[in-house]
Amino acid sequence: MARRKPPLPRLLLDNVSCMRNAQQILRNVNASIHDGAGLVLSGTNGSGKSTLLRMLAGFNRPTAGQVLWNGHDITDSGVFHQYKLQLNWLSLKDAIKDKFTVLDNVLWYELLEGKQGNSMAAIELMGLGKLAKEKSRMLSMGQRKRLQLARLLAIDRPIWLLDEPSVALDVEGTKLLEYIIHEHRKKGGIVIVATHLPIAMEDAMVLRLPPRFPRLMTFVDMLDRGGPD
Ligand SMILES: Nc1ncnc2c1ncn2[C@@H]1O[C@H](COP(=O)(O)OP(=O)(O)OP(=O)(O)O)[C@@H](O)[C@H]1O
Repeated sequence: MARRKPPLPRLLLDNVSCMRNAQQILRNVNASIHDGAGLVLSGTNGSGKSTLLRMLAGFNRPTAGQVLWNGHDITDSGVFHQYKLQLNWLSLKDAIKDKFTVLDNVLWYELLEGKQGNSMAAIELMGLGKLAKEKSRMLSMGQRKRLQLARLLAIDRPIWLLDEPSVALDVEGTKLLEYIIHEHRKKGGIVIVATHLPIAMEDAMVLRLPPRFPRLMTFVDMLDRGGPD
């Protein structure tokens, strides 16, 4: 009897490396990510978590290796055109318009997405219901983060790429973040998080990036090794 092939991972990091200014930031990173999976990128400052996340978003190209979506290289322009519609990106830059109300800041994104009817429910779920009609400049840091998360929910795309999503959130906000991640994965969504802070994600893979590779041997290295090679 013919054996059934295992399903392709939705996303595959295939020996991904990255150089910046002649420095090796990432080296031979591999990961298979299936629907419903969670992946936590951890590592010290400067280890390349955001770089990898940006690569997954298609903002940076790998220097070597490839990121495959459904088996296709995301840097191919035809593929990227489709792939980018799958992504929800959240970073420390919140892209919130201060002069818009909280509701409009979510509604605007939802309308651009060609959707409707999700914004208010998302704002309420994130605990901002009473602030919906307020100008966004009134918001605290944690409330701004909640607004960003409300956008994720309203837009509702399958692949979430989250850079430090719990920064500025209080305990309840972090619990809400964990809840929406859990619910999204339950529906088959993928969540990839770069974080220093603990975020509870059941059965998530953890990719711990090593500290950055030194570019040149330092004077101290040379002394330790008894001189240059
Ligand atoms: N555009 C760029 N040009 C040159 N170097 C860059 C660029 N972007 C990032 N780097 C370098 O790449 C390294 C990895 O940066 P990155 O932001 O990915 O790290 P990180 O793990 O997210 O760090 P942190 O925990 O501090 O957020 C850093 O040393 C940074 O200086």
